[in-house]
Amino acid sequence: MSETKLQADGVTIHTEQGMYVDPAALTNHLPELHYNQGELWMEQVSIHELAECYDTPCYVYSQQAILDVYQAYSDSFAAIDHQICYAVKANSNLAVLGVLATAGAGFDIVSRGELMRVLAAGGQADKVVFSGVGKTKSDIEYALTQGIGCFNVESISELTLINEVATQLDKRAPISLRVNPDVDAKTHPYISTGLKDNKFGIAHEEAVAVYEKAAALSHIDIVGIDCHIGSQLTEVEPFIAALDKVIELVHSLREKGIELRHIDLGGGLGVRYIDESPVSIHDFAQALLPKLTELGLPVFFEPGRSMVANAGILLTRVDVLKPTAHKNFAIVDAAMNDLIRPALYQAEMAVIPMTLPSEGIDTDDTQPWDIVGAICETGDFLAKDRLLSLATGDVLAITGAGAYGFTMSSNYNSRPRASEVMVAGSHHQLIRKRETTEALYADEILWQNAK
Ligand SMILES: Cc1ncc(COP(=O)(O)O)c(C=O)c1O
Ligand SMILES: N[C@@H](CCCC[NH3+])C(=O)O
Repeated sequence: MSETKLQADGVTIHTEQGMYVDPAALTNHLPELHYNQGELWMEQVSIHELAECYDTPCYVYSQQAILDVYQAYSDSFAAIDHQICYAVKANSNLAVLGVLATAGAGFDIVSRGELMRVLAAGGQADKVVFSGVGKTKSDIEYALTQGIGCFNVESISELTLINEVATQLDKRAPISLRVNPDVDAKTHPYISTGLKDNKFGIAHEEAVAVYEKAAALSHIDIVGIDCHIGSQLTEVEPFIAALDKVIELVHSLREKGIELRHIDLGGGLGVRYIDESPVSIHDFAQALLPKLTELGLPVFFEPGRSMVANAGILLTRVDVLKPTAHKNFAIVDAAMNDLIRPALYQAEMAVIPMTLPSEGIDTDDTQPWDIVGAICETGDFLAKDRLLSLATGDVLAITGAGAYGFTMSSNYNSRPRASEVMVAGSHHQLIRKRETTEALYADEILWQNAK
């Protein structure tokens, strides 16, 4: 073992050269991903076989891993009336939505497009909550026409617009107010949503007055209260602080004669990407249940990341190895357009090989590599300073890629988006074809006036 070893926590070894992520130790924490005689498998399918069959870059998801998390939420909150509304933005592939719809999930959406996906996948509109700060007239019309379960309203102007559209359609609009409780979620500033500096929700101190306004509107039905304070929360305390503020409002509203039918605590539960230790779903529930039981109202949750992140991997192939005097670059066929989380949030995601070294871990056999894409941006990296033993043509798996992976991908540098595959037991199936390059410009129109 290298003398430069600084510390080890079971999954990672930090050295002066970089970080070694022990693939076998990491996969012990990942559902449905494991090494079988040194080869990486998901459920009962060899990842090597998938890379051969579908090529790279390719997202692969385990159906069982998704269902297990859904079941963990259901079991953990079984003592109370609850509804899991999966946050579609985390992974909106129709196959993923279909698996969750069949399991009984509701959905949290932020656009007309997400609602169309939910309905196309067999979800029920009345189990859908509609979040988002900028709902348009057309979003609202479509949602009301489809029989949406609840609008999570984020401003007075949105409330007024929903009432106007409902009046025109001669319908009543079910609404909650999304309250901004001004609670620090202790997460990356770009994904914190419950502070008063953030654009989201209606300030806690203004909420009762806005509810009174809503109660006076002709075509609004007040059904609940909502808050969502941020994403990738690893501790339970911010959730409790937000819940306390929501409960306080429920009581204030009761005193004003406004009775709610549910509370919605949003999503935000974090996951382990490498060595984080987020509170488990079970412990999260145990911490909230006493207060929720006492309150006695049905509770909605909007988990996104915790439902799908660790059900997915991104497979990518090493195209070019470029060692330099200062740094080693491994240029792979996935890039920031496929997975933007490292570039956008400096997120650290694990990169593991298809095959374990037969001699076991020895960081002396490895080199520090920056795993980068071929895009013309210095910020185009997937991981930095990772101790790996690499050869051109190797396939690597980036774990934790099931959430905010494909859904945040783009065509930057005219790169077609990756394919997506679902695994269930020994079965695997393409659930989204790799985009063709022609499709990228098929809707563009040549300028006729060009001289
Ligand atoms: C309103 C709302 N609900 C739910 C979620 C899902 O959050 P997460 O993926 O962290 O569970 C988000 C995203 O942060 C959101 O903005
Ligand atoms: N896109 C973010 C999460 C944003 C949550 C959306 N409200 C991520 O990849 O971590």
